Amino acid sequence: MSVFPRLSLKPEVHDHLKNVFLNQELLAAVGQPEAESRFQRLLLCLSHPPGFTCVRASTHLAPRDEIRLRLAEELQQQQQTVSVEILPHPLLPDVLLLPVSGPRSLVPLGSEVVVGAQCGSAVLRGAHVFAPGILATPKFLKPGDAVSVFSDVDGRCTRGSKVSFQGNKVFVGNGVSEMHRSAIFSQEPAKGIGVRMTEPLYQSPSFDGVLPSLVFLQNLPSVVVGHVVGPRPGERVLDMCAAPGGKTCHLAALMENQGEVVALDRIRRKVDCVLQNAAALQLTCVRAFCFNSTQAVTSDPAPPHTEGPPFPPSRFDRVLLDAPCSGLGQRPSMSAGCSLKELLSYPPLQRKLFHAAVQLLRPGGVLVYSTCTVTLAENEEQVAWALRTFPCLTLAPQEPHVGGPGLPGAGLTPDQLTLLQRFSPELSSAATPLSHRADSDTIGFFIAKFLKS
Ligand SMILES: C[S@@+](CC[C@H](N)C(=O)[O-])C[C@H]1O[C@@H](n2cnc3c(N)ncnc32)[C@H](O)[C@@H]1O
Repeated sequence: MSVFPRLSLKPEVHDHLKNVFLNQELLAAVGQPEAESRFQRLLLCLSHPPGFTCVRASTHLAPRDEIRLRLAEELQQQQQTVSVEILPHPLLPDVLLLPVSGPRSLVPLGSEVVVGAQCGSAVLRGAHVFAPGILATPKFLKPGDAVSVFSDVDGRCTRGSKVSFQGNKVFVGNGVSEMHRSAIFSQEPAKGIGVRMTEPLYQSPSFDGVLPSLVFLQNLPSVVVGHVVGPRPGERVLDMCAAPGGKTCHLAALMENQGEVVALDRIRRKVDCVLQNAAALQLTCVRAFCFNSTQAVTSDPAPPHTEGPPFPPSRFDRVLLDAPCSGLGQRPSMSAGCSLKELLSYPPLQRKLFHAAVQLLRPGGVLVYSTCTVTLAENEEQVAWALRTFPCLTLAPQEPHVGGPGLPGAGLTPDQLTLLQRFSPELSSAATPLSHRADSDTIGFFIAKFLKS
């Protein structure tokens, strides 16, 4: 699978991460050679896409089998492929999996379009190239031209370039232009598909406009989170860091759209995105507010009579803290530009959010903490801190538990590590049985579930 180099990190971040993955507790458990090899495997698989595309079926609107059939028909019609393999997940009742094939051996066509790294990652997961993601094209690009698409790994390509880009770039496939160069770089930001991918390096269907109310593209561990929160119809649930709303909508669907899911995010345009997603999925029990969740608890004994934040303590039956994090588990990612300072800025913010989460949860309620990163400081160390800081919290078993245990290194006991769920793609291999590979060849992710007494 090593068509791309390992994920490139700033040297100080690389060393920091290496210390995490070669910590004393882990070395004692698995030995130095195995720990070293896991770390190298991690950097390698992070630069490659996961082995499956995961979609969540809107089972509040139709049975999964019906959605599966309609999806197969739709993909065949839209993409004119002969057949698309769509597998129901054996344990997650609303998940459909599409195996990703690749990397294929392809020859670049010569005429080059360069896209931003985020766009390049989306292409590796099945997307076409949308015009805003394009950075450079040939001088006379026009609709119908065959092009090779390259991803600008280090973010060095200037938008609007005409000349061939000589920086660090990787080939992600061939396609056909749908626009003139002038339209792509016009003053009004261009919208729509700029290059339709005809030979992507990794083959996975594009979901653009496919059954928008019935399927939602979501990484498998993110779907697991919704089930672990386990909301019931009629409950009051808080999603503290909600945008773009994938988990919010899942929680509302699991509640059969009965009760209340309050979604907060500190960025206005992202809150609009949560509302758009909820509307597309016909989930009317979602209320979204632009708010800083660290301030979401009011000490006022008689808070103003509004339905929005801040809220009085113990207001919610369940709270999800899907925390802002360093995102180092995201795949594929060929270069993570964050500095050590930035990396170290997340744990204090996560703790502030955690304080608010514990106060807003009613006694007997459930708190789920999750991140899409791989560091100890944002995951197991936060759990150890939370258990020390809030005597009212205990770790609870997770259902379903399809990931691995927590990573040793934060002083948690083996029993506590077993209650955590860490998705570690470096532990997946070709030898992993196909039935389990979709649960391990995922993005890097972490989930902890707490009960409040
Ligand atoms: C990991 S993303 C959430 C993804 C989301 N839960 C989903 O599944 O679609 C973290 C989000 O936290 C938001 N955020 C960061 N700091 C916040 C704060 N203090 N209060 C509320 N939201 C915050 C960010 O804007 C970002 O959208």
